[in-house]
Amino acid sequence: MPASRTEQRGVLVVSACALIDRAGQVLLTQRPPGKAHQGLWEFPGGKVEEGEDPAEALIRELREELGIDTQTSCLAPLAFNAVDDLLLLLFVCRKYKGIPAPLEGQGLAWTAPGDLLSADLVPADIPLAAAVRDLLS
Ligand SMILES: Nc1nc2c([nH]c(=O)n2[C@H]2C[C@H](O)[C@@H](COP(=O)(O)OP(=O)(O)OP(=O)(O)O)O2)c(=O)[nH]1
Repeated sequence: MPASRTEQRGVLVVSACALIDRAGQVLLTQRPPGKAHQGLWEFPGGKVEEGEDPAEALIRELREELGIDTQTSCLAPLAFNAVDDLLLLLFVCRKYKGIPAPLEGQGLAWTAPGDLLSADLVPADIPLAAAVRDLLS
Protein backbone atom coordinates (compact mmCIF):
# COMPACT_ATOMS: atom_id res chain seq x y z
CA MET A 1 0.00 0.00 0.00
CA PRO A 2 1.48 3.43 -0.91
CA ALA A 3 2.62 5.65 1.91
CA SER A 4 0.52 8.77 2.33
CA ARG A 5 2.05 12.19 1.65
CA THR A 6 1.85 12.94 5.33
CA GLU A 7 3.64 9.70 6.25
CA GLN A 8 6.46 10.68 3.90
CA ARG A 9 6.77 13.96 5.79
CA GLY A 10 6.98 12.01 9.01
CA VAL A 11 3.50 12.86 10.30
CA LEU A 12 0.79 10.22 10.42
CA VAL A 13 -2.64 11.79 10.04
CA VAL A 14 -5.50 9.79 11.52
CA SER A 15 -9.18 10.71 11.30
CA ALA A 16 -11.46 9.50 14.06
CA CYS A 17 -15.05 10.05 15.00
CA ALA A 18 -17.24 10.53 18.02
CA LEU A 19 -20.26 8.67 16.68
CA ILE A 20 -23.32 9.67 18.68
CA ASP A 21 -26.54 7.66 18.80
CA ARG A 22 -30.06 8.94 19.42
CA ALA A 23 -29.68 8.38 23.15
CA GLY A 24 -26.61 10.61 23.21
CA GLN A 25 -24.14 7.78 23.76
CA VAL A 26 -20.75 7.70 22.09
CA LEU A 27 -19.23 4.65 20.38
CA LEU A 28 -15.80 3.45 21.49
CA THR A 29 -13.98 0.60 19.77
CA GLN A 30 -11.33 -1.67 21.20
CA ARG A 31 -7.93 -2.08 19.57
CA PRO A 32 -7.38 -5.67 18.51
CA PRO A 33 -4.71 -8.03 19.84
CA GLY A 34 -1.33 -7.77 18.16
CA LYS A 35 -1.58 -4.06 17.37
CA ALA A 36 -0.18 -1.07 19.19
CA HIS A 37 -2.27 -0.22 22.27
CA GLN A 38 -4.02 -3.59 22.08
CA GLY A 39 -7.07 -3.83 24.29
CA LEU A 40 -7.33 -0.07 24.81
CA TRP A 41 -10.37 1.88 23.65
CA GLU A 42 -10.41 4.51 20.92
CA PHE A 43 -12.71 6.35 18.56
CA PRO A 44 -13.44 4.53 15.28
CA GLY A 45 -11.39 5.72 12.33
CA GLY A 46 -7.97 5.23 10.83
CA LYS A 47 -5.12 6.55 8.74
CA VAL A 48 -5.69 9.08 5.97
CA GLU A 49 -4.37 7.45 2.80
CA GLU A 50 -2.85 8.97 -0.29
CA GLY A 51 -5.38 10.99 -2.27
CA GLU A 52 -7.92 11.23 0.55
CA ASP A 53 -8.90 14.19 2.62
CA PRO A 54 -9.57 13.53 6.32
CA ALA A 55 -13.35 13.37 6.00
CA GLU A 56 -13.17 10.98 3.03
CA ALA A 57 -10.83 8.72 4.95
CA LEU A 58 -13.18 8.67 7.92
CA ILE A 59 -16.19 7.83 5.75
CA ARG A 60 -14.22 4.91 4.27
CA GLU A 61 -13.06 3.67 7.68
CA LEU A 62 -16.57 3.83 9.15
CA ARG A 63 -17.85 1.74 6.25
CA GLU A 64 -15.02 -0.80 6.51
CA GLU A 65 -14.95 -1.12 10.29
CA LEU A 66 -18.59 -0.66 11.24
CA GLY A 67 -20.65 -1.03 8.06
CA ILE A 68 -22.26 2.38 8.37
CA ASP A 69 -22.55 5.14 5.79
CA THR A 70 -22.26 8.83 6.33
CA GLN A 71 -21.22 11.87 4.31
CA THR A 72 -18.99 14.90 4.64
CA SER A 73 -21.87 17.22 5.53
CA CYS A 74 -22.61 15.01 8.56
CA LEU A 75 -19.05 15.26 9.95
CA ALA A 76 -18.27 18.23 12.19
CA PRO A 77 -14.65 18.86 13.23
CA LEU A 78 -14.40 18.96 17.02
CA ALA A 79 -10.82 18.65 18.23
CA PHE A 80 -7.32 17.44 17.43
CA ASN A 81 -4.34 16.08 19.27
CA ALA A 82 -0.73 15.97 18.14
CA VAL A 83 1.51 13.42 19.88
CA ASP A 84 4.97 12.51 18.57
CA ASP A 85 4.44 11.83 14.85
CA LEU A 86 0.68 11.34 15.13
CA LEU A 87 -1.86 14.01 14.24
CA LEU A 88 -5.27 12.86 15.37
CA LEU A 89 -8.32 14.66 13.96
CA LEU A 90 -11.60 14.13 15.77
CA PHE A 91 -14.95 14.68 14.08
CA VAL A 92 -18.45 14.35 15.51
CA CYS A 93 -21.12 12.45 13.60
CA ARG A 94 -24.78 12.19 14.63
CA LYS A 95 -26.26 11.26 11.27
CA TYR A 96 -25.40 7.95 9.61
CA LYS A 97 -27.12 5.04 7.94
CA GLY A 98 -26.98 1.54 9.38
CA ILE A 99 -26.31 0.03 12.75
CA PRO A 100 -22.63 -0.08 13.73
CA ALA A 101 -21.37 -3.67 13.74
CA PRO A 102 -17.92 -5.02 14.67
CA LEU A 103 -16.94 -6.03 11.12
CA GLU A 104 -13.29 -6.51 12.12
CA GLY A 105 -14.10 -8.42 15.30
CA GLN A 106 -13.38 -5.42 17.47
CA GLY A 107 -15.12 -4.71 20.77
CA LEU A 108 -17.76 -1.99 20.63
CA ALA A 109 -19.04 -0.01 23.59
CA TRP A 110 -21.75 2.65 23.52
CA THR A 111 -20.65 4.94 26.31
CA ALA A 112 -22.39 7.75 28.19
CA PRO A 113 -20.47 11.03 27.79
CA GLY A 114 -19.81 11.18 31.52
CA ASP A 115 -18.19 7.75 31.42
CA LEU A 116 -15.82 8.37 28.51
CA LEU A 117 -12.87 9.30 30.69
CA SER A 118 -13.36 6.20 32.82
CA ALA A 119 -12.69 3.97 29.81
CA ASP A 120 -9.22 2.53 29.31
CA LEU A 121 -8.44 4.89 26.44
CA VAL A 122 -5.53 5.08 24.04
CA PRO A 123 -3.45 7.88 25.64
CA ALA A 124 -3.79 10.38 22.77
CA ASP A 125 -7.58 10.12 23.05
CA ILE A 126 -7.86 11.38 26.60
CA PRO A 127 -8.08 15.12 25.73
CA LEU A 128 -10.34 14.29 22.80
CA ALA A 129 -12.69 12.35 25.06
CA ALA A 130 -12.79 15.36 27.39
CA ALA A 131 -13.81 17.56 24.47
CA VAL A 132 -16.61 15.13 23.56
CA ARG A 133 -17.83 14.95 27.15
CA ASP A 134 -17.86 18.76 27.37
CA LEU A 135 -19.73 19.05 24.08
CA LEU A 136 -22.45 16.66 25.24
CA SER A 137 -22.85 17.70 28.88
N1 LIG B 1 -8.53 4.85 14.69
C1 LIG B 1 -7.96 5.47 15.72
N2 LIG B 1 -6.61 5.44 15.85
C2 LIG B 1 -6.08 6.07 16.91
C3 LIG B 1 -6.89 6.76 17.87
N3 LIG B 1 -6.07 7.29 18.81
C4 LIG B 1 -4.80 6.96 18.49
O1 LIG B 1 -3.77 7.26 19.10
N4 LIG B 1 -4.81 6.22 17.32
C5 LIG B 1 -3.61 5.70 16.67
C6 LIG B 1 -3.49 4.21 16.71
C7 LIG B 1 -2.78 3.90 15.41
O2 LIG B 1 -1.39 4.05 15.64
C8 LIG B 1 -3.24 4.98 14.49
C9 LIG B 1 -4.49 4.59 13.74
O3 LIG B 1 -4.27 3.91 12.64
P1 LIG B 1 -5.10 2.60 12.31
O4 LIG B 1 -6.19 2.37 13.28
O5 LIG B 1 -5.38 2.61 10.87
O6 LIG B 1 -3.88 1.70 12.58
P2 LIG B 1 -3.80 0.21 12.74
O7 LIG B 1 -2.49 0.00 13.42
O8 LIG B 1 -5.05 -0.31 13.38
O9 LIG B 1 -3.81 -0.28 11.25
P3 LIG B 1 -2.67 -0.75 10.31
O10 LIG B 1 -1.36 -0.21 10.82
O11 LIG B 1 -2.78 -2.24 10.41
O12 LIG B 1 -3.07 -0.20 8.99
O13 LIG B 1 -3.62 6.08 15.32
C10 LIG B 1 -8.29 6.76 17.70
O14 LIG B 1 -9.07 7.33 18.48
N5 LIG B 1 -8.78 6.10 16.62
